[in-house]
Amino acid sequence: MPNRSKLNDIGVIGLGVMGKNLALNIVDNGYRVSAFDLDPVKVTAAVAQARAEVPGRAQVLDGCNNLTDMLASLAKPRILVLSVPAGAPVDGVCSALFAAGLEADDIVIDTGNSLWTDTVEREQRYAGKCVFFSSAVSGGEVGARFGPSLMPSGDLKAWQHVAPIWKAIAAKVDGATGLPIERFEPGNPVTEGEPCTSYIGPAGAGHYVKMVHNGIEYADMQLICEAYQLLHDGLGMTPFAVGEVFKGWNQGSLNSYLMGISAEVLQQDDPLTGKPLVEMILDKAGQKGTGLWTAVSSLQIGCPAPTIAEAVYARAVSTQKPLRLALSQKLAGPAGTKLPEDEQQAFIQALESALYCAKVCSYAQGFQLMAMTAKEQGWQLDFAEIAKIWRAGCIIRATFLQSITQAYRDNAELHNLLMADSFSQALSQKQKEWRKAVISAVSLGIPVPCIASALSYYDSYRSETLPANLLQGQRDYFGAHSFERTDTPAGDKYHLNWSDAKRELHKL
Ligand SMILES: NC(=O)C1=CN([C@@H]2O[C@H](COP(=O)(O)OP(=O)(O)OC[C@H]3O[C@@H](n4cnc5c(N)ncnc54)[C@H](OP(=O)(O)O)[C@@H]3O)[C@@H](O)[C@H]2O)C=CC1
Ligand SMILES: O=C(CO)[C@H](O)[C@H](O)COP(=O)(O)O
Repeated sequence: MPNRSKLNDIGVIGLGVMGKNLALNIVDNGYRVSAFDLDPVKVTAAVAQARAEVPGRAQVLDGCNNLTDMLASLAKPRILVLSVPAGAPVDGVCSALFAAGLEADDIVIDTGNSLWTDTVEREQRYAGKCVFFSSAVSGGEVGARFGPSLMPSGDLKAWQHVAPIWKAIAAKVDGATGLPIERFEPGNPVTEGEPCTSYIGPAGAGHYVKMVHNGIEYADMQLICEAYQLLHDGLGMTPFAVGEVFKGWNQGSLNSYLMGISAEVLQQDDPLTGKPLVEMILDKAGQKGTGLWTAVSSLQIGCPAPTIAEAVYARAVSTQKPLRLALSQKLAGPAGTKLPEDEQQAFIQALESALYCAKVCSYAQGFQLMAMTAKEQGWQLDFAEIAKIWRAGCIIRATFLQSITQAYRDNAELHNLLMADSFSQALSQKQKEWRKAVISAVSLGIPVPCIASALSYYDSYRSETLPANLLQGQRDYFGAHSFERTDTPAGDKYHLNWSDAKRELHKL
């Protein structure tokens, strides 16, 4: 309910890429916003932008000189949005807020990409000093400005205060089609449709879900990059031509925001040289940590997520440019480096299938990881709802998320997305082409860590028997670690006395 008093409705602290745009989005939706940044120039710029974007609008973005002024400008309980880098800056701002007079029932919302365990710990540590709430955000600059996907979690009473604002500023989808409703117009926010925000669960749950979103994002991006390298190096296509292929794929089951922007990046010329910009961008990938955290979490809890982990490794390999340059001169590869012309069209088709299948596997890994962690933490995550709020606003938005929403609506207890008929049938039907694409990549000597690891994931899960029987034998041989038998009840342990000539079997 906007304009509940002369005091402002909400304060935003940190006016960087995300904070400034969230503040402008909140203003667009009729709320009165106070804004603060350590850098006064950013405060002035945000206020000026709010004025310039919608001339004649009553000024409702108030710049604050310090946190004391900000607290004085807000209605109680105060709602304060933090948009600062994860880690120490979050605690630094909280300490500054306490010193400035923050009260116990004031709500502090951390919207950064914080480590979920830090959020759990902060909620406890700050209890009695403020209500520490969190809401992970996805959507980048444009999402923050015109409608992000928001993943709030923590105190339920705090959520009741925050929910109207969050539902107003979130991205919207058409409930019937599941497609985003987009209007990138300052002062004219999308008010119709289903908002891409939903209460996720207790403290930490929202940041965990966003972390897995980013892990999937890493895999999605790397998969597209592998397809680019295959088409560019394996078929000799120009970046522009690969962009055309991606545009075509973006009309089908591979439709996604990331596919769309990849086509645009590939078709952009370098303003300095006129060459394709992508060829002028150094091939060293950065990362801020969320993909790595996802991979670590999967290893810790024992949830296979090889495609996500490979995407993190791929970024790591990319940064080792000097070693790659040295080894490119030392290590042999296959003789033929291009696919014959008459095989190229079929290959492009096979690659589309491969990409789709690998993408399904990476989402299956992410959702299973969330399910296992939710069980461990006692969170009741609603996976249909999570897929639903990722349909628009966020970086991994894709039409395909509508099918995931449906799969979890049909069966909320789904162990793995590969168990859903819609996906098991699609992958069974496309797996032949997936294999063809991987075989070609291997023959050409082009690395496809995500496409190939996803295929191994698929093959592992469809294997009734894996060679872990031999592995258990090895463990028992060198360390007397024991094994279970196939013909006795689960849990019964055996050890063979390997070092003894008689090799007697003992039931433990
Ligand atoms: N960019 C993106 O696409 C997304 C980012 N995020 C997350 O949102 C958060 C903000 O990201 P983004 O806007 O991109 O980052 P920016 O670097 O653009 O902005 C960060 C802001 O935080 C302020 N800041 C930094 N350190 C401190 C500190 N110790 N105390 C107070 N303020 C501080 C900066 O102030 P100043 O520099 O003026 O001193 C700046 O205004 C991060 O956690 C990020 O991971 C989440 C989703 C998407
Ligand atoms: O959270 C995000 C989008 O969802 C951010 O863009 C994130 O910072 C991207 O991660 P990285 O810098 O590690 O690629």
